[in-house]
Amino acid sequence: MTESAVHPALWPAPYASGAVDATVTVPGSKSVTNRALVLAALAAEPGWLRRPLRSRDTLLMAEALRAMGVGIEEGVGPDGSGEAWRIIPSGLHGPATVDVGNAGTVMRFLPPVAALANGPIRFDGDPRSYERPLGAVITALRTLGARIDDDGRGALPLTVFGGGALDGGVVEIDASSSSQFVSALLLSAPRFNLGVEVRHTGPTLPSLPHIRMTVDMLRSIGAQVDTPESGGEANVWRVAPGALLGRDLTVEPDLSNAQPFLAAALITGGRVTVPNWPTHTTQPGDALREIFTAMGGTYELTDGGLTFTGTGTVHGIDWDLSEVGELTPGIAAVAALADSPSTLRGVAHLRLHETDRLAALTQEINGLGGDVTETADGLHIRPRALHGGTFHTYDDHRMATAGSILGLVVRDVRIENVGTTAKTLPDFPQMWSDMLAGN
Ligand SMILES: O=C(O)C1=C[C@@H](OP(=O)(O)O)[C@@H](O)[C@H](O)C1
Ligand SMILES: C=C(OP(=O)(O)O)C(=O)O
Repeated sequence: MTESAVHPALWPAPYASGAVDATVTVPGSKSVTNRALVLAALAAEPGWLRRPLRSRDTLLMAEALRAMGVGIEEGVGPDGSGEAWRIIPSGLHGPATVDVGNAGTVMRFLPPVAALANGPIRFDGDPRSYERPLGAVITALRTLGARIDDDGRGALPLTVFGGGALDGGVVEIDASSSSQFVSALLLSAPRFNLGVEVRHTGPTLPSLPHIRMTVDMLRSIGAQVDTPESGGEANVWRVAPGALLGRDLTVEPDLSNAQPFLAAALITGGRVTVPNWPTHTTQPGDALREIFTAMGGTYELTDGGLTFTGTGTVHGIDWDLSEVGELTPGIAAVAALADSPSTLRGVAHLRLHETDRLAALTQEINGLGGDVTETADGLHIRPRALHGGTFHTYDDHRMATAGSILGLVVRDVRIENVGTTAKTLPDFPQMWSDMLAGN
């Protein structure tokens, strides 16, 4: 009997018998969808969100906002095209319970929203959510006037006793373990009485494009934001108090979720087109054009989308991934198949993601015969011939997609709990099969 028959949660990763050639329509961005939901919930008037991502993380965000009184209704959008959510803000209130799952965006972005609500809002989530850092947000919110009960560990579970308003003001925060701390405080700040001045005091700051995404989205609905990039002080962001407009926003495809499909083109010497690739974006996944080109592919960005073409030969890279940390698992998988070693740097904070991603990638790639070592802030990957085996995923969607990339060119790779991809890409197994079928 095969191991996958004994253990139904083992998914035989499809093997590519040749070069892939497919067009893959990628669903909406998790990061844009969850920011848009929060901002629309805080706005002074109803708004529309078109082509929202519907995945575990975004449905948890929508459910949490509904629990606090926000209307989120299914609709077809004002021009009659595309699926959409109509978001109707209302007086935020408790009592309510928020299940954050293991969504960093939900566990970090919503406590400030809860502080603006009237009544107690209880936050709980998956076991891993208890281990992910939140203390800096809790302390900052207390400094800004919020009342929060937690167990003193600086993590979930906790209860925010919303007072219906928050003073706001100046706050120092060490966001070296997650950019989401800064984004969390900025997103709700237009509704704080004094707005906010966030001063990051830590040694490093990961995922800067995600902070730019927060700032851009705030500005696009009428908030006034000063940033280091707009001539302000380094590591200081200011948001003025003010009303937010209701908007009609179409969500871009999730470029980080496009990664496994582009990787498939790169490692099989094939070609994959992702329609609707934005020409301007704050999504970190846009950096894949440069990174995967350095690893041996070529791309063309046209009105039809991004077409990525590989030769089947992959080169190692030495790269600082601090701005684009969420791309690390997929890059590590590709690097394990390269013709030279790779060093991936600047991503120590990945130890605090869905799982300890540096440990998990090391363990699982080595489990297939690879030679990966952890460094203080990343991975060193020396490619070796790999063999089949079980690729454990630790409830991490990006581990599941990383293992699937390897399974394209290594026979008999079995992915444990591929369903964990539902966090941000529920249709992944079907999309992967469709890609191989050339659809
Ligand atoms: O704000 C966001 O939407 C995100 C910020 C990043 O978090 P970290 O700064 O914690 O890496 C990123 O890894 C995560 O997937 C999404
Ligand atoms: C780090 C990630 O997610 P989260 O939003 O839960 O932090 C991720 O999607 O890679």
